[in-house]
Amino acid sequence: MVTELARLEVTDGVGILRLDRPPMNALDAQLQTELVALSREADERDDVAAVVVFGGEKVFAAGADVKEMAAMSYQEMVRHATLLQGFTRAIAAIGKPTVSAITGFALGGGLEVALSTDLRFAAENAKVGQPEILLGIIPGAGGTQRLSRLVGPSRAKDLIYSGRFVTAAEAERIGLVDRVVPAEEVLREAVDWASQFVGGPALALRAAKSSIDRGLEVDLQTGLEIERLEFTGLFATDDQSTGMTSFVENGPGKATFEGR
Ligand SMILES: CCCCCCCCCCCCC[C@H](O)CC(=O)SCCNC(=O)CCNC(=O)[C@H](O)C(C)(C)COP(=O)(O)OP(=O)(O)OC[C@H]1O[C@@H](n2cnc3c(N)ncnc32)[C@H](O)[C@@H]1OP(=O)(O)O
Repeated sequence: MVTELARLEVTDGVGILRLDRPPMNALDAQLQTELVALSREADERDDVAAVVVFGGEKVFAAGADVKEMAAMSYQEMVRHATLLQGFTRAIAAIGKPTVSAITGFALGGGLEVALSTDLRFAAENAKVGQPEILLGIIPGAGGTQRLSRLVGPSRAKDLIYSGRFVTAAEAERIGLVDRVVPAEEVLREAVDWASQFVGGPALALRAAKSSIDRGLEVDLQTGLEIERLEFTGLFATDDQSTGMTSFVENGPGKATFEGR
């Protein structure tokens, strides 16, 4: 698929999923569709061990394209309901470590994109929020579900009810972002984090992500069963034999894996 508003840039095993729709990376239907395709590509490519989502030096994403949505009727939005959460579901479904590098603003659908990655690193001057309520709507790309699971229902309600923007410092304090660094360093920080997984046990990383994410959606006993199945399944992989043989023969931390 030829993409115009986003691209996947792969360097040394790290895929940067770059949003590029100036001036604010407003998420219109085309950009959402491109994010779905690029997320699937990142998931399928053997030369991508981990993914960084990045909107550029100035802004991560200011949300869904309000100008596009303003003209939509109830019937039209219902017809696009599959696309509604499609782009964040696709990002969340990448079976590899993912991190968002947030600059400027991550608002509405933009924060929902960042909530779909495993971690979030923010520039010191970044501001994030779910201001949909100010438009007479609510988050529609997973924000009510992922934000409340991440920071707790009370904090999620505060942010979604008020629509207020949160500074990077407060976001880190409440667990909405994982690291805060100078703006000029946020992409490098995210790429460095992602690079640690290059040459790692890709199937074990995929299994870890699946167990944690799916476990959050079920009761404890079912989650333990998911873990059991993922754990035992890894004993059918070359990575497991590589990793354990290396430990026995060379000691800890010396294994080099196929990485796919
Ligand atoms: C026909 C098929 C349609 C199919 C659709 C598919 C279904 C839709 C699925 C969507 C699901 C997502 C659901 C999501 O939860 C909903 C949202 O995200 S709603 C939007 C939430 N975001 C916001 O409310 C933020 C709005 N923006 C601002 O508050 C400010 O712009 C800012 C980000 C704080 C920056 O302020 P400033 O620095 O002052 O800059 P400007 O305001 O002047 O902005 C510059 C320029 O960008 C335009 N712009 C900014 N944000 C958006 C936006 N979200 N959508 C569209 N355009 C935006 C702004 O209008 C300016 O444009 P200009 O005036 O220069 O032309």
